[in-house]
Amino acid sequence: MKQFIAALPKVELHLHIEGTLEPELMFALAKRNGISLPYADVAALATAYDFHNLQSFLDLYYQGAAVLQTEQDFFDLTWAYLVRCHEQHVVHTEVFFDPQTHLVRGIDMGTVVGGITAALDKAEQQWGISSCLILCFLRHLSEADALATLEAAIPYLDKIQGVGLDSSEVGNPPSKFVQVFARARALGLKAVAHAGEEGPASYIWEALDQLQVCRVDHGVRSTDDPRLIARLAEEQIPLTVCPLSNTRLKVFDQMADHSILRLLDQDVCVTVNSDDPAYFGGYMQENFEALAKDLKASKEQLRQLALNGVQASWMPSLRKKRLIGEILTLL
Ligand SMILES: Nc1ncnc2[nH]cnc12
Ligand SMILES: [Zn+2]
Repeated sequence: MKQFIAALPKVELHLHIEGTLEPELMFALAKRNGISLPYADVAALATAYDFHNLQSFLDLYYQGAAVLQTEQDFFDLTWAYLVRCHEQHVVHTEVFFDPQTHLVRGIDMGTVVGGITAALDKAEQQWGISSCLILCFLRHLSEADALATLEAAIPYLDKIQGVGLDSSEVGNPPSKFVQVFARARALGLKAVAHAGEEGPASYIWEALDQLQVCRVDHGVRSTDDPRLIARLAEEQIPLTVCPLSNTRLKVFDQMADHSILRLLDQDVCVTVNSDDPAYFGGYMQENFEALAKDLKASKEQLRQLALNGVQASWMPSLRKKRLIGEILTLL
């Protein structure tokens, strides 16, 4: 099964680049930038990765991101992730970044976007890994802050394909960001949003109807609402599901309880993604392997999840068609 998963061409649609910061790189960048971390060493940091919900993770994630200062830091971070993509046969990735985390520390948009996209471009040239970049708004901050962030990104819109919405979900519904998403769409950007990770199914309806997203990130709480499931299936609105993230953040107590295969059975276009792999114990390969091991997913089901990833992506349709053909030959 491991070999079958390794051979599957995989597409990643839900990946926070700041969430790929491995402990070793965090320490190396802290040293390079003269920053002291509140942990003695890599082992001490790793023991702190014991989360009980989304917020307990986010507190550490924002603290870790503070070691990222220069364009070279953003390049090194992104490159390390792309090496993993190459090793795991991830052929296309749509990468989130959280500019507000960096702007507030006095780092400018050009430094962040420049470093990330230099690495994305190099991976495309060197290995043919294609990519998109998605600017996420932090939902615990105001809509005015999100609007200012979008304005700061305007000089870089040739490098950014979409906007997203992340951070602390409960109490920060999609409806809080209607204006900034309307502005982003008017600028020609695609829209996605985290909804129904910890928040209720009603947030998924809001993301669809008020933000007009073309995909929902997580969306696993959709199972609370049969009408919503029917709509997701009918309109083939993709959910970017993150199995290891959901168990690490206690959205599900254990992988055996995860709803991804039930959603697949109901014809929802569910996809597999790693979210914040440095914090949650695995990249794409490990997420697929967890479904095989703990949910007893069959090769046919894993192949369908990989096909859904291609279908749900923003890659050009000719590339989609070729990849779908390639995946269909595997079985
Ligand atoms: N899983 C997640 N949910 C919300 N915001 C995030 N930011 C990084 N990872 C996230
Ligand atoms: Zn996420």
